[in-house]
Amino acid sequence: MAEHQLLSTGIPHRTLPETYIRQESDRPNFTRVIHDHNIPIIDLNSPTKAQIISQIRHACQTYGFFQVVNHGVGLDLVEKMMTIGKEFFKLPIEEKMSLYSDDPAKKMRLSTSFNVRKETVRNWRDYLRLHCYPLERYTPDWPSNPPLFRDVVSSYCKEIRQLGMRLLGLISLSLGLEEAYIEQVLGEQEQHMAINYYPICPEPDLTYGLPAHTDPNALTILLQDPHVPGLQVFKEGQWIAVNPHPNAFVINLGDQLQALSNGKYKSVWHRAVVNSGKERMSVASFLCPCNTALISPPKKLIEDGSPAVYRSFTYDEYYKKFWSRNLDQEHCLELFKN
Ligand SMILES: O=C(O)CCC(=O)C(=O)O
Ligand SMILES: [Fe+2]
Repeated sequence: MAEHQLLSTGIPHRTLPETYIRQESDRPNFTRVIHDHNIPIIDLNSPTKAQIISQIRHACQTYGFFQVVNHGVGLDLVEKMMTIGKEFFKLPIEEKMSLYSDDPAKKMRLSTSFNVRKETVRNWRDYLRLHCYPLERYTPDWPSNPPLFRDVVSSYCKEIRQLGMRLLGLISLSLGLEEAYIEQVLGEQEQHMAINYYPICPEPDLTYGLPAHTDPNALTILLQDPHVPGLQVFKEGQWIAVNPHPNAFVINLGDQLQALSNGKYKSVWHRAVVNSGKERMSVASFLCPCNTALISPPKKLIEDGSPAVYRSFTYDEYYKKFWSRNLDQEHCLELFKN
């Protein structure tokens, strides 16, 4: 029954239910995680654009992840977004259940784990997933509680979109392409949001909030809980904790930018772990190509004789393939290799 599926019932969990327990070979292994290595922090107010572009190029080539500060999104708005998200998950369970669905095709839904229709082991996460562009089409279906939810989240989405477009321009330039190139190829981009809520977990070493995955979209702008770490990225065989940095967003390239850069930039594996002391929230904003966008490498990136690494595909084809699988399988892009 669906009401037993959400974790954010308001009642603390004293034991980890069996359906969440991972096999021993597939656990977070906290002692092996690197904590004192920080992924790049890029100041978008740096004096020269050339400096920003070169930092982005370096971060995309070596990490696939970076953080941005002085990003132009209002800091008070960011705080309001966090607060309203937390308030949402504190609503009574009956009210939340009216929004519950495990159908990935829905454009607004509250769900749990990742894809309960496909997976055998659950993840310690509830999430509210919203389509956010164009806003007027979707906001009428968004939660009407907390009362300011639609206002705050709409304003947040608008500012995030501006930041996203700016970053896509900088990423284009960093690949030696025209500033508008990526935006033009991706067409009228969709924007989705996942407000991820990870309750206190009784046995965090046995499970994940989200297991290792790559994001299927183009670019992800993640707002981490400022006080509770949980995001980790995979680099050279090791998991690195991305400790929350004040007033920063975490940016990661999704599978579409890996394909569009002909594999020069990577859509990197990442995961969210949970803990037994504090609940955690994150807000992921996903920029997604329009469904009909044709993803194939720019001429400029293959004219030096580099072969096209992936066959051309539409985003619609890719996205369907991604959701037809479980999260922690092989990189979905592998299925599109030439
Ligand atoms: O909660 C996090 O830090 C990561 C979230 C994430 O990777 C996602 O929503 O795709
Ligand atoms: Fe992700």
